[in-house]
Amino acid sequence: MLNAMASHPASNPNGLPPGAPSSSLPKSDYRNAMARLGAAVNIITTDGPAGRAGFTASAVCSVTDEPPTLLVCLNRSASVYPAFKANGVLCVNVLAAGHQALSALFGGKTPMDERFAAGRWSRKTTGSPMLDDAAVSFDCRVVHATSAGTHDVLFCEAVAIAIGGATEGLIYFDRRYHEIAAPPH
Ligand SMILES: NC(=O)C1=CN([C@@H]2O[C@H](COP(=O)(O)OP(=O)(O)OC[C@H]3O[C@@H](n4cnc5c(N)ncnc54)[C@H](O)[C@@H]3O)[C@@H](O)[C@H]2O)C=CC1
Ligand SMILES: Cc1cc2nc3c(=O)[nH]c(=O)nc-3n(C[C@H](O)[C@H](O)[C@H](O)COP(=O)(O)O)c2cc1C
Repeated sequence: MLNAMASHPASNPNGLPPGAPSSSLPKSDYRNAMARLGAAVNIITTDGPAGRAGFTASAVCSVTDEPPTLLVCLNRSASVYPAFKANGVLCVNVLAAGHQALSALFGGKTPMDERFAAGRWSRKTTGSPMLDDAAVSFDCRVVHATSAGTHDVLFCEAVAIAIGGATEGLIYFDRRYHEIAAPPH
C-alpha cells in the first residue's frame, strides 16, 4: 500500500498522493478536539554550548525500537527553541503523579533558573538534565528534524535510559492533570 502511494503519478514532493484541499477548520475547533486526547506529560531538557533549557511537552511518542527512537514536537517560537536546535541533544523526562507544579513551571514564561531550581537533576550520557524522580527518562541525541506548520518534529535516538520508582503516573486530559494509579487488586 505504501509503495502504491509512493509511486502515485501525481504525487507531491513528499511522495504522497495529492490530498484533499487545505483544512479550513478553525484553530479553536482543533484545540478543543485535541484537548480530548489524553497524553503523558514530559519535561524536555537540554544542555550544551547553547546553554541549559527545558519545556513541558505532551507532543511526544515512540517511533521505532530499532534504533530506539522517540519524537518530540517543539514550537519554533518557544524561547527554548534555539538552545535545542544548537545543542542537538535532549532528555525526555516523563512526569509522575505529584509533578503538576513542575509541569506548570516549565510550560509557562518562567525564567530558566527558576524552572530548574524546582527539581533535582542528574546527568547521564549527553549532559542533558535528567529529573531524579521522573517516571522514566530517555537521554537522547537528535538524529533528524523536520518542520510541520509552527513546529519542528525532532527525532531523538535514546542513548541511555533511567527507570524511576514512581507507582502513579500523570496524564493531561481536558486541560487538566489526572493522576493515574494501578487499579486495586
Ligand atoms: N503541541 C503543543 O505545542 C502544545 C502546546 N500547548 C500549549 O500549552 C498551553 C495550554 O494548553 P491547553 O491547556 O492544553 O489548552 P489549549 O486550548 O491551548 O490546547 C488544547 C490542546 O490542543 C493542542 N495544542 C495546543 N496548542 C497547540 C499548538 N500550538 N500546536 C499543536 N497542538 C496544540 C494540544 O493537544 C492541547 O492539549 C497553550 O499555550 C498551548 O499552546 C499545550 C499542549 C500541546
Ligand atoms: C501540558 C502542556 C503541554 C505542552 N506541550 C507542548 C509541546 O508538546 N510542544 C511545545 O512546543 N510546547 C508545548 N507546551 C508549551 C511549552 O511548554 C511552552 O511554550 C514552553 O514552556 C516554552 O515557553 P517559553 O517560550 O516561555 O520558553 C505545552 C505546555 C503545557 C502546559
